[in-house]
Amino acid sequence: MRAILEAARERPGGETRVSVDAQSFPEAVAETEAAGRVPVIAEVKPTSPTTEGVREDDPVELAREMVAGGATALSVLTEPEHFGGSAESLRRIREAVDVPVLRKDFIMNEAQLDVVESDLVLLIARFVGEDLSDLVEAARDRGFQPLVEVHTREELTAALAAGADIIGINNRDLGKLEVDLGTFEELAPEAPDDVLLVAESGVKSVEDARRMREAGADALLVGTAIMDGDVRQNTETLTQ
Ligand SMILES: O=P(O)(O)OC[C@@H](O)[C@@H](O)c1c[nH]c2ccccc12
Repeated sequence: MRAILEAARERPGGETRVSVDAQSFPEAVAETEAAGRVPVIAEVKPTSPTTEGVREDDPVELAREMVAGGATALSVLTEPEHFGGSAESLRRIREAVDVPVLRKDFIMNEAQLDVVESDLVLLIARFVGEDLSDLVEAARDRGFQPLVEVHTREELTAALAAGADIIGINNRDLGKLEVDLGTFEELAPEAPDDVLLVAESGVKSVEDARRMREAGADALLVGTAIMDGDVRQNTETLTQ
């Protein structure tokens, strides 16, 4: 994790400030609910420190399959060194699909928001620390919908204090990389009802999805279980 953060701190930002016309994620979630399906953010993750191998398929093709399988939104890793991502694949994917797209990266400063346009942008409470409020505001000023990721009660409190209204509770401890679905179950009741809650990481089966929904997840963020095998079929199974 230290290597990932060191690389993230060094990565340059954009030269000019972006201004995005974002597609509403809360509306997309409401539409999926109205259709009687489970809102899933499917993640295009060519590789990660906890996965074996790299998927070499065209990321745009994978993204299209996820949308065809019923994904409400997509998450696209743009971290190049450890997750095989790029700003360019996000740009191409966002052009090719009509669902909201989340930029998944380790953003540490305001200029890094200006690298590429997306509908949602991930801000990880653990890593941005005291800058969280400023980054939430800087993201909104550019038109992004910030998704603030938390893993502990303290981080959840900080996210709420920063005015976050879309909060992802990560079941994976980014320090130890261990996954425990109990994390979402423990923290979800602490969030007010008007916050849109996303259960992140470790959802592998329909049972896991049900468990997270019962605990109050408005949406699920799923990477590995979708990327492993037939992407469209996997998305269909988890969104049913
Ligand atoms: O592959 P999984 O267990 O379904 O997890 C997806 C997503 O939650 C995970 O990739 C993730 C959550 N937070 C992150 C922060 C950075 C990189 C990756 C992540």
